[in-house]
Amino acid sequence: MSVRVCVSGATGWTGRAVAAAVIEAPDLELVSAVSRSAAGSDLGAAWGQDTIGVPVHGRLAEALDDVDVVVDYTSHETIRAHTIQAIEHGVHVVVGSSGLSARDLEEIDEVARMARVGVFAGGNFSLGATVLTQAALLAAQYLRTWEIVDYASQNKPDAPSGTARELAERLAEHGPPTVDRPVADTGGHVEARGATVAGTQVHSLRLPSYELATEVIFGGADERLVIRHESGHSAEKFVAGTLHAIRSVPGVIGVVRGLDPDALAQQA
Ligand SMILES: NC(=O)C1=CN([C@@H]2O[C@H](COP(=O)(O)OP(=O)(O)OC[C@H]3O[C@@H](n4cnc5c(N)ncnc54)[C@H](O)[C@@H]3O)[C@@H](O)[C@H]2O)C=CC1
Ligand SMILES: O=C(O)C1=N[C@H](C(=O)O)C[C@H](O)C1
Repeated sequence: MSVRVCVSGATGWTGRAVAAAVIEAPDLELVSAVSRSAAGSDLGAAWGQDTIGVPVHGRLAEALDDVDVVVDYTSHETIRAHTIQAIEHGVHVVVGSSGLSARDLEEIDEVARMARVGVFAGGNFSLGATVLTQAALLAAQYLRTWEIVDYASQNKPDAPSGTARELAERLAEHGPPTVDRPVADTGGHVEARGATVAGTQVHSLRLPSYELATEVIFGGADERLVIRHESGHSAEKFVAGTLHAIRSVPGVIGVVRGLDPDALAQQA
């Protein structure tokens, strides 16, 4: 039996690519979509193409009937409320949108376990970013000092990126980085040292020409290790990881965070 999917944010940059891939996948069925600007129309028509029989709703709550999994690529402002709404409706959730903190995910985990629903949250569903996280987790076992630089376009509305936030929070699994001079003891403008996310300093740059790049720099004695992921301008790189999450999440109860690179490499 196919997994019945709703894509929220289906006329956006990432949601459109994901919805198109769901339509193509033989084991998945796109049963509804959410887009405020195209509410009331058919998704194919909303994309400027032939109709495809997928209704577009203006609000997620209207789109959840007969859905197994909702995939959300809307915004940091709505992701928390959308996730809770879906869980309360008994629908599994793939969280693509950035903006949820580790604390948010702990709270969501509690609600999801009560409802016996799965939530698959990925700060970045691309293969390269998944490998970045794995490489950084390995490095953190040996090099105990690190900071993160998060580069994105000047239009990205949130900071830090979901990619940088998840990386900082995953690195916290190895304990906080060692710090010689506490950030709070910095003279001058202490904000210049960035935001502290789960014990890691994160520096977010927002400049024209970037899509997204994430760099984690480990400092050792008289050496540095720099691990950097660079994103191009198409949303295709997020599709395989998102489809993997859609297929996995019905077998999950509570929150699962981040992709397994081996599972993703097999799918890519
Ligand atoms: N986890 C990952 O791998 C990735 C995460 N993202 C995240 O996904 C989110 C969306 O990113 P993009 O696709 O670049 O954005 P986008 O702006 O191109 O698309 C978002 C769409 O959602 C719609 N939307 C916003 N709020 C809504 C609401 N309350 N109800 C219904 N529709 C709503 C917007 O109108 C827009 O059509 C961002 O938070 C971004 O950081 C983006 C790419 C990859
Ligand atoms: O806002 C975006 O566009 C993106 N956001 C993601 C994030 O916050 O990490 C990932 C991405 O490459 C695009």
